[in-house]
Amino acid sequence: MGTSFMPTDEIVISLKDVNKWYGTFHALRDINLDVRRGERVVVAGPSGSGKSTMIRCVNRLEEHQSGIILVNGTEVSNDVKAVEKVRRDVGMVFQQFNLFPHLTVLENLTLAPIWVKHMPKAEAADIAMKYLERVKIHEQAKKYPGQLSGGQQQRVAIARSLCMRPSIMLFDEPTSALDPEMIKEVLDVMVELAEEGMTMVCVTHEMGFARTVADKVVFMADGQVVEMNTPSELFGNPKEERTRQFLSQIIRH
Ligand SMILES: Nc1ncnc2c1ncn2[C@@H]1O[C@H](COP(=O)(O)OP(=O)(O)OP(=O)(O)O)[C@@H](O)[C@H]1O
Repeated sequence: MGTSFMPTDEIVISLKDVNKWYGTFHALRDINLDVRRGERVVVAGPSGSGKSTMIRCVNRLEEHQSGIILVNGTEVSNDVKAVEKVRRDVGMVFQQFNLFPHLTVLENLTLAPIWVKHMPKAEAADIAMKYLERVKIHEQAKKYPGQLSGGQQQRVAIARSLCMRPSIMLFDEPTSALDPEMIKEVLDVMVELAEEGMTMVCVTHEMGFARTVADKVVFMADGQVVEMNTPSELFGNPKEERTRQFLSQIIRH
């Protein structure tokens, strides 16, 4: 168990027998996964194993072809209203920060609350400043993304997601594009979120983060969930040969 916060029994993300194909390529094979409220899940596995595809299916950035995905009880489907609801509940942070370069940091944060949630400008700015303070970047509010370091930009991207008050956060390799010295500042923000009880699903190669923060590590290979367990069990006592191979490779390098 990672931090002191205990996840509840309520299942907020559920994948049942989920399959996805890119054309004829079978990218996800019968994925089954439940995430409880407050749970911190790390998804690990070799390149091309389907980790990004799986979490992108959760908020319908990718479409699955069979099986069921439920987010806070809403089925992720072609229904536009359902997808809108899921995207309100789920924040996402990407490897590339995807900030708007022509908007200031503050404007990047207030854009969606004003235009999607119809929040008054002043209120959106207040909330934005609160989250910028939380990620320790409030002094940069008037700058443009290009004037910030990668680590700072990623913290802005996290704050931007939080401004929409999501109940679940998905992270897709949030530190992979960062220089080593900036990785910690982003992981620190994620650890704080975890300590506050945010439900999180993180695709990451940061096994130290997985060890200290995750309640559950999901190991994927070839589009399948090979094994899932607590970090201490999965890293210390892997049951599957495929997991052992992967762990020996990442430990060697
Ligand atoms: N849009 C796409 N069209 C066709 N194939 C795709 C597409 N996106 C991903 N794939 C393929 O699906 C497989 C899974 O990709 P995915 O990005 O989910 O893997 P991953 O485990 O996140 O890898 P990485 O750690 O390298 O990011 C890969 O073989 C990839 O080439």
